[in-house]
Amino acid sequence: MTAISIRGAVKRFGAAAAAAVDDVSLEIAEGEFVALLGPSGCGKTTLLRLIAGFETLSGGAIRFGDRLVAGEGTHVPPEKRNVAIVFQSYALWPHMTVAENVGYALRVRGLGKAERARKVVEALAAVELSGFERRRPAELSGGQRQRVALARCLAMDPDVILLDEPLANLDVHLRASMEETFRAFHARTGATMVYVTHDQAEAMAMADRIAVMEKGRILQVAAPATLYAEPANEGVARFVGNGRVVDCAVVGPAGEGRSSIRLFGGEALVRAGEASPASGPARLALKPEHLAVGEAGFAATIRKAVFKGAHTLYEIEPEAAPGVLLPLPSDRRLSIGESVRVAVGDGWLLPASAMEARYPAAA
Ligand SMILES: Nc1ncnc2c1ncn2[C@@H]1O[C@H](COP(=O)(O)OP(=O)(O)OP(=O)(O)O)[C@@H](O)[C@H]1O
Repeated sequence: MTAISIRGAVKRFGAAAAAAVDDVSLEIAEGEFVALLGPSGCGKTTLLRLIAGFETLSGGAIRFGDRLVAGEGTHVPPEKRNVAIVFQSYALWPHMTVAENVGYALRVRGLGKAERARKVVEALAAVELSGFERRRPAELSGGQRQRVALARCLAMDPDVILLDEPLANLDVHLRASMEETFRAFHARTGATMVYVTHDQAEAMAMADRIAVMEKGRILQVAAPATLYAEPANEGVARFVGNGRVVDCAVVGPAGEGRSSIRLFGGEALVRAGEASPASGPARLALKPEHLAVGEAGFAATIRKAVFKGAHTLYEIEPEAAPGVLLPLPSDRRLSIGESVRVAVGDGWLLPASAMEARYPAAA
């Protein structure tokens, strides 16, 4: 177990104009499970590879505990960092049994037979694969193979475990059960884990904290519930939970962390933080479940309907804001083109800094 400190990390590939990792700072506590979340190309794999030591830093520094592993003229090679890495392709040896796969690196390390056997048994127990020692990879399901890969990394007693989209190749049902396996694995080992994914449900289900990345930068680092309920900026508000961001006007504080606002010609009470604007123009982050079709509220037209089973996900266009489309789940049957009233039950006023980003001060 070890803490990871990333300070001002920069990675440029060749003469590319934009840095793949652009001034990233992140403190990961000992035993913490942090997910790096973001769209394809945002730099999460590059950041993971910098932590592992497969890439050299162009700027900044990375420390494991007090030990400088990268930057400031130092580059500790991957094999000297005591990190284990789990990829989406499990890379098991097909001709070896499960036990041999898990024990292989221990043999290379020169561990004696008895100790090797003990570690293999322990690691397989941790991923609930006791009894599978003599099978070969071809005789396992995808999820079982991924668990062997996990056991293989666990057997190495790594300080840090890095996971790069380890569930990307598995089907939906298997992914859910593997999320459970990862959580149990983390609880059991207490290892510091960094998990790269573009799947927010996966990140939400497992991580202690999530770092949302965009264009090589970290937009926000927070616990999943905070990220969902109180996004710090427009990027996170949109990326997480199918959110939308709209213009509104703050009328004033309404007590208990709420503010009264005017939105699409109607009024609503929404959540506000210390950094949210206290009055005047503001940006409001809405999640689909914050809107409901009712008797009162702003006027809108149903533009689209997608049947989702338990409910239908509608797309509505406020009459006061043509061109703005908002998702709204409902179990009512509504027709395209129908006029409805939409009540705003909740929402989050983005910090005033999000306004500055949108309307930069004139130079
Ligand atoms: N070896 C490389 N040489 C040049 N450019 C690279 C290299 N590796 C990554 N990049 C570029 O750096 C940026 C970040 O890539 P990275 O793989 O870190 O993104 P990602 O968020 O992990 O994406 P994905 O989810 O698609 O894997 C991209 O623009 C990518 O093209």
